[in-house]
Amino acid sequence: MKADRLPHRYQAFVPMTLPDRTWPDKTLTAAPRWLSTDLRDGNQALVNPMTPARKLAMFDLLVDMGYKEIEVGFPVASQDDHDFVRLLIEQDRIPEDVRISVLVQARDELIRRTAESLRGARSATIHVYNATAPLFRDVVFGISRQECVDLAVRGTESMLRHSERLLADCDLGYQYSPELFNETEPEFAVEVCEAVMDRWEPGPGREIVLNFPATVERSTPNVFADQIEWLDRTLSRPAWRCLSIHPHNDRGTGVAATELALLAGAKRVEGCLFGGGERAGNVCLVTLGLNMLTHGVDPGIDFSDIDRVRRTVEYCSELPVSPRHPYGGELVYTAFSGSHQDAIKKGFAALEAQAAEAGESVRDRDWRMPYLPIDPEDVGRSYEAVVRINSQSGKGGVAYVMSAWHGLDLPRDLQIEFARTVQAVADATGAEITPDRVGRLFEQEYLSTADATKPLAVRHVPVLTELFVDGAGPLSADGAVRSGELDSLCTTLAPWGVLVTGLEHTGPAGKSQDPGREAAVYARCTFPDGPAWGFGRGPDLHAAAFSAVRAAAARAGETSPEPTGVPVAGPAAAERG
Ligand SMILES: CC(=O)SCCNC(=O)CCNC(=O)[C@H](O)C(C)(C)COP(=O)(O)OP(=O)(O)OC[C@H]1O[C@@H](n2cnc3c(N)ncnc32)[C@H](O)[C@@H]1OP(=O)(O)O
Ligand SMILES: CC(C)C(=O)C(=O)O
Repeated sequence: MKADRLPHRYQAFVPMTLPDRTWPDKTLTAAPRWLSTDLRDGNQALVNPMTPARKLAMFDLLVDMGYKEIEVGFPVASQDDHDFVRLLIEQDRIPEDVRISVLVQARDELIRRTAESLRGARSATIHVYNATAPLFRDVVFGISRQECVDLAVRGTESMLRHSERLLADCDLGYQYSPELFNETEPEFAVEVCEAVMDRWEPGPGREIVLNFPATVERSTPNVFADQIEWLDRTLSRPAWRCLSIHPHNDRGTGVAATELALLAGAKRVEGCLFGGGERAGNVCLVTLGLNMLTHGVDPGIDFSDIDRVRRTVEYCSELPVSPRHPYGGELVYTAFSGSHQDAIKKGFAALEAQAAEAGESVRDRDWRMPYLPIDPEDVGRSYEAVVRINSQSGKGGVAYVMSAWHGLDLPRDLQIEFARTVQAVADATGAEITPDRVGRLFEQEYLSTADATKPLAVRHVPVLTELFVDGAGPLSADGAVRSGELDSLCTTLAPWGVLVTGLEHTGPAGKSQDPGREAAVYARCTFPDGPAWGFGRGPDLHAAAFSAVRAAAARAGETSPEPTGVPVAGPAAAERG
């Protein structure tokens, strides 16, 4: 097909006119009523409809998350759907504060069997639908407008008749959906709904849920919002009808359409976790709920273990959730690119500093974090995978991994240098460099493998110009505590052939070193051919510093078989001796 011919096959959606719309000036301040239709719209769209075990796993998840309205199936569609409804009722698996609902077409015999399937339920909603859009009236049903109204009214009458006989003890709710509402002439949708309400007679203690589906999403979200605002203004009995929406995602704007429709007056939303459902799915309840949370609005749903939600949805639907899915995808809290990593690392540092200053925990502080709209820990994800390393990464990311995974806070110059090594490996392999590998690369590059008890054998005397103690920052000559440490270090290192000179305050004054911890030291030494960094560990500062100097010398190609300096052994050996 030639691209220039394609537009002629499609017509622009003709929106309704609502020049005095008010929804654009509103904000969302409270969560709507939620209904999960994972077990109905979600299930009916699967290659393999859920087995009873999978349905139960989904039902339990939805209950645990706090959904209070759950559409559990289309009981007359299949024996499995019917049996599942019976199982929930007979095994008393429905918590008292949860209302199940079941869908059925506006067909008398099917409604009778649906009512039967609910026998013994404490509370339940029967949801009747028929398509109202012109295309469906003309092509699918071959009926006039009046016949379409009559179909909806007859469905409502069937529902009344059968439920009075079969479900006298049930706290029974009624929901009606003009299927394809968004493609229906608005005045006609209202005409059908008014006729249904006339028959159901909503009033105190007798609500009707009028559910308006964007069965196939056809327009931009603002058009749907206009439709909903107009409906809300026009439909009678506002106190006794709940204006519900059931958006699909055919244009990929289901979430936006829902949010605007909520501004426009919708009070209830039907959708599926991670956007399951027919075609491109129903609107995603996870995205909607967490969008609210990140604006400070309590969604009333527990998303604190998002991985359980994702795993259960994947198990039940046998479909993968995209790694990029908002809030729940495997990669959505992960930055690979250098500038993002740098900003996140600084963001965490700032948050920790603010928390320390206020004497609070980080989790008590407002979340203000570059590139991360939500704290991963709020949905049960850890910080470890926030930064991952590949060829797009930079020093900030490498430093983050060294700190988060290996507990090493590299000095800035060393971060820059080491990031080049990591970058070279990433370029050569074209693949991700795992945190383990980053750690091994660091040790291979900067840690001395020489026996710490052996003498430092170098061609030229190393001049130690920078020394950072891990966890304590730069060792400087300008602080009272530091100068004592420095003097003692000079005293120790000088006889071992290390010239300590010009050690300056090169960064913010560090904390005191954790006394119980093995010392880890970064040393920068100057040799005739240039400077080199080394890293050393040891039982104390002196041993670690000596080891770091040794590593720097090795990296500078300064090691020689014969020692030219005075020393014959390092501090570690001296201590033992
Ligand atoms: C947008 C949605 O998601 S709606 C939910 C869709 N879900 C499903 O369809 C799954 C459950 N449905 C089914 O399994 C089947 O349709 C059954 C078992 C309920 C009924 O099966 P059957 O009667 O054998 O077949 P079928 O679905 O083809 O029936 C279509 C008939 O119902 C009519 N019909 C379709 N929808 C409705 C409706 N909402 N109200 C009244 N009649 C309807 C059609 O016009 C058609 O009538 P015709 O046979 O006179 O042309
Ligand atoms: C039956 C209705 C609510 C539906 O699923 C739809 O129109 O998408």
